[in-house]
Amino acid sequence: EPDRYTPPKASDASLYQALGAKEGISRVVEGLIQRSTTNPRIADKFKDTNLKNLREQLVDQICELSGGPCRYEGNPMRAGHEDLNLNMGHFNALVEDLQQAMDQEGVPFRQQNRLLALLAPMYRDVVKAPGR
Ligand code: HEM
Repeated sequence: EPDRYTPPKASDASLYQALGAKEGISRVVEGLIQRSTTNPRIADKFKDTNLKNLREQLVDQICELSGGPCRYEGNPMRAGHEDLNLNMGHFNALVEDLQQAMDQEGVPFRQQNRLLALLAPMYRDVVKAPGR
């Protein structure tokens, strides 16, 4: 059996429902992309990005992580971010953009934190450790 990238998963669909299912997640991702691509701390990282693809991949990933009926089939996190040279400041900026996007959609604070807890372990794949 070959290795397959397996992110930590929500144990039920309650987070998926709290995010507003596929529709709500699509709106959160739209807000995240709008904010990130205009946020002076990170906007330049997205200048060569196919935003339509990014939107689709992020919706699938968040849908799957939150316990919804989707499967993420994009690149593994490390390969997808390696060339971007991301540091902790970039990561924090994106998380703040995500929090604002969830605020705007009325996602309750506790549910926001559940999603952030599922994303946090990806830090080590996304941010470039010195010397790696
Ligand atoms: C937990 C944190 C993060 C998650 C879950 C995440 C998720 C993703 C996903 C699912 C993709 C699509 C991969 C594909 O196309 O196959 C992607 C690509 C991308 N991400 Fe992230 N990301 C994170 C952090 C960041 C940060 C901090 C930045 C920059 C500030 C960033 C910038 C980008 C860019 C520019 C792309 C497109 C790369 C390309 O066009 O090849 N990401 N990310």
